[in-house]
Amino acid sequence: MAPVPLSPIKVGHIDDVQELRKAKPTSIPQRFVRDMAERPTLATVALSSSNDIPVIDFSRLLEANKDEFLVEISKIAASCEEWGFFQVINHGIELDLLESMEKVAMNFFNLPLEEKQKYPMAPGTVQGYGQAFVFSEDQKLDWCNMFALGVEPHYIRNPKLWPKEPVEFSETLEVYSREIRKLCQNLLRFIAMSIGLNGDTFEDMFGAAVQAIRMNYYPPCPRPDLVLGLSPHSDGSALTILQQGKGSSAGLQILKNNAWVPVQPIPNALVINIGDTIEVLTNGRYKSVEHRAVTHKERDRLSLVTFYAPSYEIELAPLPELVNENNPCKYRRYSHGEYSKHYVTNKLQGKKTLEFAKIQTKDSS
Ligand SMILES: O=C(O)CCC(=O)C(=O)O
Ligand SMILES: [Fe+2]
Repeated sequence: MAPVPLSPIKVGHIDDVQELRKAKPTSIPQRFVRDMAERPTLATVALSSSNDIPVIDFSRLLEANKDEFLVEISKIAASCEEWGFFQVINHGIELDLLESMEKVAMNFFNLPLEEKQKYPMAPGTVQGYGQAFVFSEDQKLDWCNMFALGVEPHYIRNPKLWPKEPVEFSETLEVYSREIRKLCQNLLRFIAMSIGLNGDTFEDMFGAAVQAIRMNYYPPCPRPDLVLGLSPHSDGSALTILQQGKGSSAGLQILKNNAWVPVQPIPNALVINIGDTIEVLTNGRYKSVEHRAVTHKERDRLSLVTFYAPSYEIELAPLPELVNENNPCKYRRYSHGEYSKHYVTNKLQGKKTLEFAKIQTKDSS
């Protein structure tokens, strides 16, 4: 996943958020307090069902009659164009498996700090336990503990970071990752079809696709109005699949028409979002939408996030089918490895990372 940067990075002291929480501070350490403009404000869209991200019934894509299939495919097209996000119900992954994965992840986060620190995320890298995307001593921190691992292909794994405890962790992650991978591949097929491409387009192109997982644990925060759980960003992946812990409060928010829209958790559903890679390949028709996480005063929250992306050597550029006179090419050619390196060596800052690939035109935004 993360190439180790050449120059040493000074990130200063990073408090472990669960330990902070245990100490019950009366005020939030300054490094977590966001500047005014970044604080979660009340300027989120009013909670009404018309503002909920679309819901796709996956079972209708697999076994439905043709009409149902086409309705669902057109819902995917509309979601990817207008939201960059959708939730999937009836996705076919055993609920027991989702629960087991949630349990082992939570058991990991509940281990004593010394145990978790046996798997440290080195500054400037993104695998292991700690805070990713911190590159300087004055950078604001997220109210979150992360544990991230490269999963596929095998050579991206760092076996020293796969925890011995909980004992079921590795086996559960293996089974979970296989099932999530199949779902990613199916979804990419339907996403390709929804934009008028051959269903195999992405799989044929991606080679031995890269798959990684990041588990984000957000303890309750005494001042959720001052901090962010996770800084605004778009994902560098092709597709992201996010599982929220059972009974999760709304924590994920997506930026739509300049307002933060909360994603209302649906029990047993998975949240899917388009990553930067699909935005580039579709020449911007399907968007990787900026999102962030906020915290809650009394409730904690867990998210299990799988990133699925092309093999590093794969060259990416807008597909010729999606470039024409009315839609001139908006992104340059680059390899996914170059983009991945760029992504993991920069702090999360909205959609800025994708500027790497943008061709600057007079009217590009
Ligand atoms: O926790 C969440 O809901 C957001 C996680 C996320 O966006 C990420 O890990 O990339
Ligand atoms: Fe994300």
